[in-house]
Amino acid sequence: MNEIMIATKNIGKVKEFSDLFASRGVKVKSLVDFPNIDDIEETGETFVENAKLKAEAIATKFNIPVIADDSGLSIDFLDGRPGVYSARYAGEQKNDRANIDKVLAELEGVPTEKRSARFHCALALAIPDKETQIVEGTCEGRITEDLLGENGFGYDPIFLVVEKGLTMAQLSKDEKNQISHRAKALKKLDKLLQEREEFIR
Ligand SMILES: O=P(O)(O)OP(=O)(O)OP(=O)(O)OC[C@H]1O[C@@H](n2cnc3c(O)ncnc32)[C@H](O)[C@@H]1O
Ligand SMILES: [Mg+2]
Repeated sequence: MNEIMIATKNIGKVKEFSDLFASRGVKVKSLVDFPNIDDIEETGETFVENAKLKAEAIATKFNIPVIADDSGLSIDFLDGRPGVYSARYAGEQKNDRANIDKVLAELEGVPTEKRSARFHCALALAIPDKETQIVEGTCEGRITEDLLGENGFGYDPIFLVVEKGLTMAQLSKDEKNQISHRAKALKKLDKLLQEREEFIR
């Protein structure tokens, strides 16, 4: 594989995948270059289901291998919300800042020890005429009371990586790419691809 299509229009994800795949010598393409393709409806109840349906829809459309990422934030105090609704938590317009404000409002007054949360990432690799492969990664943390940091995207400014004492948005991209849910899932995909040489072209 020297080029892979990521079935997303999320620029934050595209940047991370470009960096993660650069070290593997693989060039990343994405749906950012195909603005006319409508968003695939995320009708699944899990990250895995949504990753699978996004990857398979785009692999079929382009007839090439495709990776899709379905990811999000699960907060224990909110019974796992926003979960699969992370992108649209504060409404259909997918506004990161509005999503963060909603989470912070829901956690107002909740003490530190009850603010535990984790990022999830499900990756699906769909190759035309082959069985779709799925891997997952998680990253544990805690929701802060205020936004901190400018890097990353989405909920990164309110996600404290406890062992570093910094939010995900205060980490450099290389630091995030060593510990993130996405990086962990991609490492598992690497392993799976090595075990199944048939997938490597
Ligand atoms: O479906 P695609 O087109 O890939 O793009 P999307 O933005 O809609 O992506 P998801 O449906 O997977 O929703 C994931 C949301 O979870 C959040 N998220 C995922 N990974 C994250 C990360 O590494 N850091 C911060 N927030 C993240 C972010 O708000 C995303 O919009
Ligand atoms: Mg989405």
